[in-house]
Amino acid sequence: MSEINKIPIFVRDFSFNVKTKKGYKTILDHINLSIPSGSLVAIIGASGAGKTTLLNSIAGRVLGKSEGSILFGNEPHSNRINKILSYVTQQDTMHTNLTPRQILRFVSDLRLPKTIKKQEKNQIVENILKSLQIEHCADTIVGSPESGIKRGISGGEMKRVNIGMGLVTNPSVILVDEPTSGLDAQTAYLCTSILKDLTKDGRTIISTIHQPRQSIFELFDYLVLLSHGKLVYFGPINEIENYFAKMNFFPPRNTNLADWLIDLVSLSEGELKKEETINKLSKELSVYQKDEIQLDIIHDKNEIDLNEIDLNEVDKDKEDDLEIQDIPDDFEEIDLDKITNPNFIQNNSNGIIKGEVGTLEFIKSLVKYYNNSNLMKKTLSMKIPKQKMDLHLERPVNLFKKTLILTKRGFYGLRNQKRYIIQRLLQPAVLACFVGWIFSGIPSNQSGLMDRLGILFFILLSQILLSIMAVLFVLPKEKAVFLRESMDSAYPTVCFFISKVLTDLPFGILVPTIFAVIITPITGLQTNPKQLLILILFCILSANAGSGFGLMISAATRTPEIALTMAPVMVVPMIIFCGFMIDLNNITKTLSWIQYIDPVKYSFFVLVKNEFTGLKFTCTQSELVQGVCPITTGEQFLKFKGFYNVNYWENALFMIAFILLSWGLSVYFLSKARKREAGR
Ligand SMILES: Nc1ncnc2c1ncn2[C@@H]1O[C@H](COP(=O)(O)OP(=O)(O)OP(=O)(O)O)[C@@H](O)[C@H]1O
Repeated sequence: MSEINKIPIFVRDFSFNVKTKKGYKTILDHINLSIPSGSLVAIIGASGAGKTTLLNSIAGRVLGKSEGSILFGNEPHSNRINKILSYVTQQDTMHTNLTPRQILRFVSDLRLPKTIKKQEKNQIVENILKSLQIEHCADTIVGSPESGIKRGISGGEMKRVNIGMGLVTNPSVILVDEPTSGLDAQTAYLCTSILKDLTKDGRTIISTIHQPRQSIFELFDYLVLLSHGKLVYFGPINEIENYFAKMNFFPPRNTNLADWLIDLVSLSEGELKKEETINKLSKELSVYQKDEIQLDIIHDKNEIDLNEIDLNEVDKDKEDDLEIQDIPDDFEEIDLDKITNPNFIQNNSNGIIKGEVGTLEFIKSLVKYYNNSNLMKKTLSMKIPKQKMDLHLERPVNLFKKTLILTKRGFYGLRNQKRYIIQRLLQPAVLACFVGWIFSGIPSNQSGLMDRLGILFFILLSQILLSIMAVLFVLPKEKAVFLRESMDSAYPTVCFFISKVLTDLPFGILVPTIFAVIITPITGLQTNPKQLLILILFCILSANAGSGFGLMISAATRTPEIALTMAPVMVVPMIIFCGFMIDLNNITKTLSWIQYIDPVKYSFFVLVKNEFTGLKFTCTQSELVQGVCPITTGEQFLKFKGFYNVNYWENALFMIAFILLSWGLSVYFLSKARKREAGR
């Protein structure tokens, strides 16, 4: 098992801007942090303060205009760093049709080095289950009522599985987005204390956190307090009260410190309503910071022991360079116990900080004060190691093995969903019986000609629609897990996609086969083995063309709702241009090219030729034309309708090309989604 690398994190003069319609918007503004290895850091601030953006920036998961640097030891984010870093998302994104033990085992198979034996990997998983206290539900299917899988484990247990997924690789740096959201107080405390325990062997953990209870807040070592993208405080948790006391701000007795701090640095509603307030704040502070702060990245000339890095380690030379302004000497002496006014922060008249709480001026003043504080000096004085870290990295399993593991995971998920399997296999059987019943006993007279054509068209339509619908609803859930795992560099897009296709293949073969085998005898279609086999084969190709098409739409769209809206717009032309509803010779020239790329047409033509070849037709009295029966053989009908010269092999090849193209485009769109995700 890889060792923990003790990695301090340095954020230096980091700003992040995103492009909006009105130009660039500053989301993070000149942030400076020095986080020693082995610490648990909380990022707090009001909604929209920039907490997630800061966490994502550290994780290297933002796309936008950034300035400054974020260093792990002395290295910026890279693939190398990504291997020792783990990001635990706020959403508990996982395969809800697996059990926690299965989920963690598959993550361990995918992400741990190939040198680790299966038994050892399983032991790692068992240790995680134990340390996260989820052994009791390790074999219960996670569940997801909205996906039709019965709720299995609780929200708190799910959150711990989510954290566990990030622990399998024994990461040296863990970034956690809101680990306590949606949890009751007890479970939230448990989750945070688990994170605290994980820092004991040198891991660095940074977490955004929303309204933590006092007991939870106290588990953290350092606090990053943000207000509208600005750093208002970065320092030890146990120095917060003293720091704010110097500005004459005291939390009321028995108050939750985190809530109090967030209230203190939030803009009032009135200020927020002023549309340009935040942009103005950005511009003014940027100018101020450029003029008044000298931000240096200090490189230690010698190799230093990363374990010894401590925020209290101040470079004395730098200390002299920075001047603390406007802080009366006697503030150190304030006795916190004497302060009893609970509304103290409402009345700010100490003269150090300008403006009333909730105003722009007040926040500007707080930021200015922090920029001149000893804490800022300490941050900037912490030495960045000169030498590249010697990371303990091992090679993961190869891509072929990864694809096999992902496929196996897909089949495990299916095995856990027996009802889903039964439903998918019953669906074609029931539909075939019902439709077969409607079309049963097709006569062999002239009216039977069109009925026969109708049933063939319906067979194709049902295969395409059944397979598209199955994919449109299933892929989005798997896509979420794929995006999460690919952000962790667990596997490339193509591995995921091949495994997805392989997992769906049994349905892609069984569903059309069941449908064709049942409907053929009921309706009286030709049942000799050769013709039945061709019917089944083209049903299979059509079903896979349908699922390929569905995968492509799902991969290209962001939500199942959009995919569902897009699907009919694209499927309807395919149906119209297949040659059943309209004679293809009568289609206007500007649109007639569509028939050449329509897979339904290629399948339909084969099915018609296959069915009509060798058939004999009769006429009722009323169908005779001048005493003659117009169509007496299938071949006659095929010639009349333009189906006679169809080449089975050519059409099969076209279908295969269509399927391959839709798969290729799906991989392309998934890769694009992955890049988009990286920039969220
Ligand atoms: N890509 C983007 N384009 C435009 N604005 C963005 C973008 N990303 C973030 N923002 C804005 O930046 C601000 C900070 O967003 P962020 O999600 O980091 O805040 P947060 O503190 O995590 O908020 P919350 O607690 O509500 O999740 C918000 O006002 C948000 O609307």
